[in-house]
Amino acid sequence: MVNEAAKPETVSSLPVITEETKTVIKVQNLANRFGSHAVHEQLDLAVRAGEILGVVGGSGTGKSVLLRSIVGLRQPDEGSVQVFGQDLLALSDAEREPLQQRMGVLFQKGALYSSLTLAENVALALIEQAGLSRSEAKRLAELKLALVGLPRSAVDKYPSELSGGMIKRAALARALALDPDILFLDEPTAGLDPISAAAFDRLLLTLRDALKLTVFLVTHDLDTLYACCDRVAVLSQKRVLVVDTLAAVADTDDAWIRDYFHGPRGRAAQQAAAPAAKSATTQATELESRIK
Ligand SMILES: Nc1ncnc2c1ncn2[C@@H]1O[C@H](COP(=O)(O)OP(=O)(O)OP(=O)(O)O)[C@@H](O)[C@H]1O
Repeated sequence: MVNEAAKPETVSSLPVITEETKTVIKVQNLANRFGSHAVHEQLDLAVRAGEILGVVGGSGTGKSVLLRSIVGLRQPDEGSVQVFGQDLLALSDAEREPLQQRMGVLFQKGALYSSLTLAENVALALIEQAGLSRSEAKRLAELKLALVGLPRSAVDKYPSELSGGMIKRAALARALALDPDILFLDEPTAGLDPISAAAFDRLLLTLRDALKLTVFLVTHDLDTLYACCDRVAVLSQKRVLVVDTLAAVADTDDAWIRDYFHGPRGRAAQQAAAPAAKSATTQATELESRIK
């Protein structure tokens, strides 16, 4: 008879590396309805650790509603949302809180408080959610603002005194305040001039690599897709129509995808990205090596 107690403990306690552990967000069979208007039906999506996933689709296809469903700001009508293997919708508010702290969100319009300075905007999350003292929170907020490339002189300014690009960076600093593992960005480059948008794209890549983030990026910006995304998910017909590398998605036989990727703006973005473009295999290899 096998003596259970004599078995080497390490064997059973070693984490098993499977496809499942590489998936940090798993959405299954999701439905979101507003009255008789169904935005999502039977929507499935998996987000992999370490990737920047671009989420695109026509206006009103439900990109923001999907984001809000994943971060717990909206209760879907059906389906499940698993984050790090935990079923978000089955948890109580208290159980969900630590999980939500692992997710940082940059909302569509930056959504900074206009009556607070940049440092105060970032510090607020640290005081309210991490329980830091005012002075500790201010010090950490200044570090976060430096991390996103804002100069020391911007720290005590109000949002109205700053450019759109600086406001986006400050909103990013606030999304990163609690050291999240997953970063959600809702149209982060909307309204930015092309130079500021390209700088934001570079910052995002640097931060993803430095902080080992997984990024869920809702965007209409083709340049951002080509510059940043490992994979792209297309929302259409109430679900995720396709999720794959950019090259594979662009080749999908669908009217919206054709217009979007192969219209004049799509071609321009592709050409602009061409010198830096990597083969799908290289992208996949790099992604594998980043997976935690
Ligand atoms: N609180 C709400 N009440 C009623 N309808 C809503 C609500 N929130 C979203 N919707 C509807 O859900 C649909 C999807 O909205 P959502 O904002 O997710 O679209 P989107 O794909 O992000 O669009 P865009 O690209 O224009 O930002 C829209 O038709 C919108 O009007």
